[in-house]
Amino acid sequence: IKMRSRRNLPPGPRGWPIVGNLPQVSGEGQIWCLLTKWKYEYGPLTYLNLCGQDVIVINSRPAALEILERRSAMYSDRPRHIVCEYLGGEMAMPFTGYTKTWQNMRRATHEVLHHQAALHYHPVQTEEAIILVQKLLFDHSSTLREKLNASAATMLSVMYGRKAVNSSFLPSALVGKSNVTVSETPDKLLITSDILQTLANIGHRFTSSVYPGSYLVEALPILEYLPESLAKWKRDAVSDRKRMGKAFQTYYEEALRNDENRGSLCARLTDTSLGGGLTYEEKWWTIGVVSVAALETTSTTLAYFIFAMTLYPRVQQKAHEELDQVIGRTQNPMFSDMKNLPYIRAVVKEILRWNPPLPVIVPRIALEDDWYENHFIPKGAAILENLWGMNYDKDVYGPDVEEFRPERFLQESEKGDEYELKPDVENEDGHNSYGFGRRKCVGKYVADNALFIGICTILWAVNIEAVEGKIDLARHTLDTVNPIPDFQCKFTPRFEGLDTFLQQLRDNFEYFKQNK
Ligand code: HEM
Repeated sequence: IKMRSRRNLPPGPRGWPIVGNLPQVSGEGQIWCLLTKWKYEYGPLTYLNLCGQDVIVINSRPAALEILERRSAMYSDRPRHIVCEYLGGEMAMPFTGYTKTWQNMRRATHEVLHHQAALHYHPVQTEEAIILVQKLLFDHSSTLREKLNASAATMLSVMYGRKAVNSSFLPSALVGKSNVTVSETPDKLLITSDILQTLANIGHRFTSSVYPGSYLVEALPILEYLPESLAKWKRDAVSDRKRMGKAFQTYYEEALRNDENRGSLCARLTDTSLGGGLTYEEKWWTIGVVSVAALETTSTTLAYFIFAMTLYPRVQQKAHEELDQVIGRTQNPMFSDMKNLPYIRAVVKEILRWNPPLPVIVPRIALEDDWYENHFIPKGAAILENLWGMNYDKDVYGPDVEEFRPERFLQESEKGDEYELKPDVENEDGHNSYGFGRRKCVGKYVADNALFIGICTILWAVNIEAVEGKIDLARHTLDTVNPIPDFQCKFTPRFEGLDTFLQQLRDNFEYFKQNK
């Protein structure tokens, strides 16, 4: 029966004997572009064979909803990635199997990140947005990427506590001179005294380890049994795991020492039943890895936003008009303004659609034989979510998917105001960039809020212009994250007296006062 069913595997590109489609995907820097090209040839599901491993790529939102959400019990586990496992994958929440440990980690992090919990971070996110604008305008000592990274580090104050974030243990989060450079050779993990740089490097170490075709041992699992002395990948992974664990443990213990009012996630995992079921080691890994997951996704998205503004002055101008009308110049944007800013909200949705920071994500595994429409999904198949392909679906978004066009989420308002969000995206993302099902991004509310207030405050305060020269988007690493290289652009204040106004706001911040 199995053989007969296999005749109904989804269509896909022809592969080679034994290695299958591996030569086509390995070494491909932007695998999502290739997968999206295939989507137009083969439809909602594409079948690939990577050295005997069945891979089903999901290319359409309806298929993702049916398979990953409606049948989520069968599709929430991860396939085994050998190198990732040696690195500590079973302790690193986005990579763990569908285990009791994952459940405990998910419960604990959900508790501090869900929709209502996310409201608590509005004040700190608003303050951080002002600090970011000040840096964009007046700090010439760090690069754009460093400033955005420092801003995205707001989440670290939730994880590790505000005082810890500003103590010597996290100096870069405070002063923004983080010198974040992602190590070019991701199999050599660089751990420095700078937490932002270290977390970014750890993130890349993990995501590049699961990139299809990155390690021979994944295709030839027999190599796993080589001793460490003969297998460099194993030696490096075992040593990196220890070093990551040590770094996470240091951050955790340092945070506990500093967090007097016990509000951080570290303190809550230690003091309350929230940490129930998690071992001491799992607690510091959870917090470390969630910080990794929060940091680069958010700062990459902000970087793409700034890049988009240099390319689309028309969009910037429309956003400025909306902000001038709704906010004016005597106050800064607040979360309470959100409902009156449909254009800005559409910009946030469009940036996540146009350049998702994770265009393809860590695969799931099919726990049973299954069928989708007339296609067979064999037990054990790796399920790859092609989020990029879903966001670039011409049937959903129109023929101009390559364009950055927030208007695709808007319609003319009945009340005669210019715009409102289309009803189907009022309470929905409108894009697919947070994934699907039980393992959908747990930080999505916090991320949406950080992006809204960050984008809103930047647009309210400054004009963004490209400087001479084209921004080179070429990628040099094989990775499932889609980073943007550091680039330069020009920021100018949009009104007189902005510098004094920003400083006044800042002097009144709780955050700032606490650190004096
Ligand atoms: C623009 C920002 C972000 C984007 C686009 C994003 C996207 C994603 C995606 C696509 C996944 C995988 C979902 C899947 O497997 O189907 C994920 C997982 C995850 N994200 Fe995010 N994320 C963002 C920000 C954040 C933030 C701010 C946090 C934490 C505060 C966070 C924490 C996590 C964690 C812990 C997971 C693993 C979930 C699990 O396996 O259960 N993310 N994210």
